[in-house]
Amino acid sequence: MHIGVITLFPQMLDALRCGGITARALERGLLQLSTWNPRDFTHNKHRRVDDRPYGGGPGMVMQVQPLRTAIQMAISVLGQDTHVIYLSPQGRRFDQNGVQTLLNYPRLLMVAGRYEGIDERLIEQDIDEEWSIGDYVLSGGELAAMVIIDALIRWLPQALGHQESATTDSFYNGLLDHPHYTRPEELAGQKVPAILLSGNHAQIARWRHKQALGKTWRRCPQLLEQLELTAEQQQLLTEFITEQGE
Ligand SMILES: NC(=O)c1ccc(NCc2ccccc2N2CCOCC2)nc1
Repeated sequence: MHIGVITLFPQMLDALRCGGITARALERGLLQLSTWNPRDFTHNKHRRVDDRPYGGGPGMVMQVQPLRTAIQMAISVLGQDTHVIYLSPQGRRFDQNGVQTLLNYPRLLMVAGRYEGIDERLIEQDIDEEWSIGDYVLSGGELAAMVIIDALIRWLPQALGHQESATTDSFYNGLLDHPHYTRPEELAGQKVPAILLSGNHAQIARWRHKQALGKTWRRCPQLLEQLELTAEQQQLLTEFITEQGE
C-alpha cells in the first residue's frame, strides 16, 4: 500500500515514524508513506498558497493551483488509479467500516487542508471522497490523516506481531475490549483475577468474552442491541450481571 499526503506541514507525519507498530510497518516496507508540500508547487515570489476569500469573511482560503499541481505530481508518482480523499468535518464518518473500505485502495492520496479550508473548485474537480474522523474542527487535516493511516496500518497483513490482535480488536467483533493485566500479580491490594493465572485457556477465553459482553452492556447497551447475541453470549451476559449483583 502506498499512501501520499498533501500537506503544508510534512514534518507532522514524522510522528508515525517515531516508534511502535506504525514505525515498524514503515521500516519493513509494509506500506510506503510520501508527502508533497503545496508550497513547493507555487508560482509566485512569496510562495503563497492562500488568498483572501471571495465574498469577504475572516481568514484565508487555500488556492487551487499549488494544491492541484501537488496532487498531479503525487499521482504521477503513486499511479493513475490513486484514490484521492480530503479530510474535512463535512466528510463521511470514518469507522471500522471505513478502514475496510480504504484498505481496498492500494494507492491513497490524502489532502490535508489548512486556513479556513480549500477552494471548492479543487474539491469538485480533484477530490474523489471527503472523510471525517469526527464532528469537531481541527486546525488542519494532518491529524485526521494520521489517525486514518494508523488505523489502516493495524490491518495490513503482518503489521501486527500476533495477527489475531487486529481481528480481536474490540471494535472489530462489535464488543468493547476485555480488561488487560500484567505484572505484578498484586499491587496496593489490587489483585489480578485468579482465572488469568490458572493457565486454563478455555476458561480464560470464556472469562474475557464475558467481560467484553458485560462492559459493552454497561457502557453502550445500544451496541448490544445491534448484535444478535448467541444463546451462549446471552448466558455469559446473564452470568456477568448475576455476578455483579445488579
Ligand atoms: N473532523 C475532521 O476529520 C477534520 C478534518 C479537518 C479539519 N480541519 C481542516 C479543514 C478541512 C476542511 C475544511 C475546513 C478545515 N478547517 C481548517 C482549519 O480551520 C477550521 C476548518 N478539522 C476536522
